[in-house]
Amino acid sequence: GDDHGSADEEAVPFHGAHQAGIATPVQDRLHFAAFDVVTDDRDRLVRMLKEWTAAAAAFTGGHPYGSAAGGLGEAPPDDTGEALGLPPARLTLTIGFGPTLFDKDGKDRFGLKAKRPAALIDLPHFPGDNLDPAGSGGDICVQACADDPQVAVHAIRNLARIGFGVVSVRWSQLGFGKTSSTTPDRQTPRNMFGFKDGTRNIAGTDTKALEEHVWASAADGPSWMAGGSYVVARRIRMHIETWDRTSLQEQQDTFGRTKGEGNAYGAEREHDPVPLDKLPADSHVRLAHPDSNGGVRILRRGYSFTDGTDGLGRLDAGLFFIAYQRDPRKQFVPLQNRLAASDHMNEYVQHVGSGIWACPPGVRKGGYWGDGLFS
Ligand SMILES: C=CC1=C(C)c2cc3[nH]c(cc4nc(cc5[nH]c(cc1n2)c(C)c5CCC(=O)O)C(CCC(=O)O)=C4C)c(C)c3C=C
Ligand SMILES: [Fe+2]
Repeated sequence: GDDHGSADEEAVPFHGAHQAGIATPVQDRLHFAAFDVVTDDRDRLVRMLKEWTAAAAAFTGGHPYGSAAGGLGEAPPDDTGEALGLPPARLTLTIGFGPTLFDKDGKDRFGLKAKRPAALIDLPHFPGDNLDPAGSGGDICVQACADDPQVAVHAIRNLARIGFGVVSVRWSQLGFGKTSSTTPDRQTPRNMFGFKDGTRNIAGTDTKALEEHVWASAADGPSWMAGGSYVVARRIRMHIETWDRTSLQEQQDTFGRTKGEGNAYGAEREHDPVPLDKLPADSHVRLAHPDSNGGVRILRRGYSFTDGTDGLGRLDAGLFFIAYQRDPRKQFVPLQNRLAASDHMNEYVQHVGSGIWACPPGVRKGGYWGDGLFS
């Protein structure tokens, strides 16, 4: 095939200093899963994480975990098989540990309480939140991203299967049409409002910005998180029927950018600097811009979703917002406080799911997911 086609089928290295799936160019599809740990047995949890790591290395390399079609006729195959023959599709699997793994209603199930990072806070309630507890939280998250949905779904399904008796899926979210570019050289994708999304995101190649805003450092503490990052996910329902009856002027005023080119008000082209004073005071871009927030930036990696209809004749659609950062206390929380208080866009959106997890650094060869935490 051509260069583009083969690039989309490549394998993304699993091992490294940082987990893949954060600074990695955003793939087309998402399957994000939040798990609850259903045992109090620390050794069983560690054994599962070792198995998960081996499976994740196999899946991201385009291989099944164990045998998918051979083996004993009397037993189910090791691997469920639906990814057999498919290319790796740039699959990345990124793990995170939630607050409840360290402390669940005051209970320290796994002896990890003293290792909980201060930055792994319980997120506060934000004005306008309408969170469904069953679609929020989770002891462990796994973000699967790939250019083929079957590859991402296969990975989550098989991790859940391997984890039987140790973890169960609390909730999961499929996503399509990546809504944030981390590759500024490519065309910026559009969200369900029809606007370019990711114009001023942190580029995955911008090592300086990644060090400053995304990767936790050794000095930040705890040491097991050095080179890791914190992810906040929000399921944000978008009231697209209301939006679709809204005038172009009102739509553009909501963001402070035009719909076609995506230029900020007062600027010519999409990537021109944003003259903040030319944007409406309550516009999303003006409120979210680093100059309105003491220089705060986040790495956005969200996806659109449409999960059928809501029984009231409306599409259950929106943005599954995913943001990586070095410290949510200094980044997501103040940003979201400002947006929740004043964003014009609040007329059209509602946050219905939420989670926060500490994503450890990358796995070294011979290591396993979370080895720094459990050692
Ligand atoms: C708490 C952080 C943010 C939430 C939640 C959020 C939700 C959200 N955003 C859009 C659409 C757009 N966002 C854009 C820019 C933008 N958004 C945030 C933060 C949150 N967004 C930031 C930090 C920025 C960048 C600001 C800047 O530096 O200029 C844009 C403009 C294009 C772009 O730069 O990406 C759009 C469009 C939706 C639809 C949404 C929830 C449903
Ligand atoms: Fe935004």
